[in-house]
Amino acid sequence: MSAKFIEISHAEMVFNTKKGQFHALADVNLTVQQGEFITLIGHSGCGKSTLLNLIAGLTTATHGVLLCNGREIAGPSPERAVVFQNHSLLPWLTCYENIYLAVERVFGGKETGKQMQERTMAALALVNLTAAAQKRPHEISGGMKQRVGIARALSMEPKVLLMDEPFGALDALTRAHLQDELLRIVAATGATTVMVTHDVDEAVLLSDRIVMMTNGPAATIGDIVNVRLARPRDRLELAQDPLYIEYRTSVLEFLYHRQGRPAQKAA
Ligand SMILES: Nc1ncnc2c1ncn2[C@@H]1O[C@H](COP(=O)(O)OP(=O)(O)OP(=O)(O)O)[C@@H](O)[C@H]1O
Repeated sequence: MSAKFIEISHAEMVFNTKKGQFHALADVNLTVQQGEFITLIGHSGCGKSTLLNLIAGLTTATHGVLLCNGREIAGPSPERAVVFQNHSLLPWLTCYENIYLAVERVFGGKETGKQMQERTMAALALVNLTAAAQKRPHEISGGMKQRVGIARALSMEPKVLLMDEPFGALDALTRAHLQDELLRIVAATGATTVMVTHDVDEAVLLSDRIVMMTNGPAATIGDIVNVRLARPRDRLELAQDPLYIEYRTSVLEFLYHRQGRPAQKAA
């Protein structure tokens, strides 16, 4: 974990709305190292998704520069795969076909059909869904759908995995299970990951660094917690670990004392 991989310098985002300009992000500076796991946390509406979308290249910063692997981020790219809270699978395709479509988009013309089939099956195996390959989204649970979404993102061999509250719509047990699975997958693939979350325990469990954002408008990075917990991490052991409790308290202290709760929506 050494090379700078994502470099965000003085990023600013101003939206044009019917009521005039809305200054969502101001002077965001962040460098993410290759293989690092970053979570973005902050109160609802502060600008986490806006920042993630800038890294994804889905929107362009009004000021500042964003680089990935030394090149300016000028639009979406398979090197930066995104997983949203809503799995966004195509309902008429099987799990296998949903992933194959992504594989074909990235590797079509460069690899044989057999190689692409193998990639698709490998991605399904990575999320333990080989048995569900021929099922359609309506035939599987919410957690399984989210795993297919993650498999689809990983199947493109992205350099960066971007996730916007990927487990937000799931029940607590499924969520815990998928967090453990994500820990395993990230360890296996070494993907650089940036994930938006509202969940303090999820942030501490998964992250190398927790990037805590101030409340908007003109939100920016308020502070960063370096999570120096050894990997692999075990949620049950960590629950008793004084360092884990310290990190958790730091994030809660930032969110509820230093930033307070915004009047309308809360994290
Ligand atoms: N396209 C847009 N046009 C105008 N305003 C926008 C647009 N997208 C986001 N905003 C505003 O920018 C601010 C940040 O929104 P964003 O969705 O990034 O917050 P968030 O921290 O991800 O919120 P949540 O945790 O609720 O998902 C909000 O006030 C939102 O209303």
